[in-house]
Amino acid sequence: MAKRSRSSGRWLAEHFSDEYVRLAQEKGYRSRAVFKLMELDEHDRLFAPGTTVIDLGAAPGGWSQYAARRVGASGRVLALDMLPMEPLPGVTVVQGDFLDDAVFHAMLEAIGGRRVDVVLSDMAPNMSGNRNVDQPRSMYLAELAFDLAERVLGPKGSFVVKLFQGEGFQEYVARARKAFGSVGMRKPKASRARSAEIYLVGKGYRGADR
Ligand SMILES: C[S@@+](CC[C@H](N)C(=O)[O-])C[C@H]1O[C@@H](n2cnc3c(N)ncnc32)[C@H](O)[C@@H]1O
Repeated sequence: MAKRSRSSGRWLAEHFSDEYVRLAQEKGYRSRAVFKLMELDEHDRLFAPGTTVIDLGAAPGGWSQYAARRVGASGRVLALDMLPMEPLPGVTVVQGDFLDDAVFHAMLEAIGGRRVDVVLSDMAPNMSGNRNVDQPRSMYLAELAFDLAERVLGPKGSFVVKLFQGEGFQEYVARARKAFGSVGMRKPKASRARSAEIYLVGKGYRGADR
C-alpha cells in the first residue's frame, strides 16, 4: 500500500473531527457541503416548492439532496457531474465533463426549453496547488456555468456559483451585477476559513426576455 503523505494524514484527521462531517452523516446527507447551501438558502431564500433547479458539479450529491427536498414532488432537479453519482429521488443525473461542448448541450436538451428558476454551481477543478493554473481553470468553469445560467434562467431566476478570489474575479462579479437585480458575496460557516472559495449569489435575473 502506498504510504500516506503527512498532509493527507492531516486532512483525514481534520475531516473526521469536523462537526459538519459528523452532522452530515447524522442527518443522512452525502456531503458536508450541504451546510453551505443550507446557509445560503436561509439567507437568500433560493428555493420554493415547484421550482426547477440545475446543480452543476453535484457529486456526491449533498446540494441535490437538499434542493430536491426543498422543491418537493412538483419541482425538478437536474444534476451534472463528471464523476458517477448514486441516484437520488427527484433528481435527474447527467454524467459528463461540463467543459465538453456536447455535455453543455446535453444539459440544454435535458431542460427541453423549460425555464429554470435556480442554477447552482459548486464546481471546482482538481487543484494543482499552482495558482497560475488553478485560478484560470476555476474561472473558466464559473464562466461556463454563467453561460448556461444565461441560456436557461427564467425572469427573476437565481444563480449561485463558487468562485475563488484572484485574477478574473472582479470582472466576473461585474458581469453578474449587470445580469442580476442583486448580487451578494457569501462565505458560509461550513466553508473552511483557509479555503479561498466564496459564493456569489445573484437574484432577480434580468435577461430572460425569451
Ligand atoms: C465540491 S464538489 C461538489 C459537492 C456537492 N455540491 C455536494 O454537495 O455534494 C465539486 C464537484 O465538481 C465536479 N466537477 C469539477 N469539474 C467538473 C467538470 N468540468 N464537469 C463536471 N463536474 C465537474 C467534481 O467532480 C466534484 O464532484
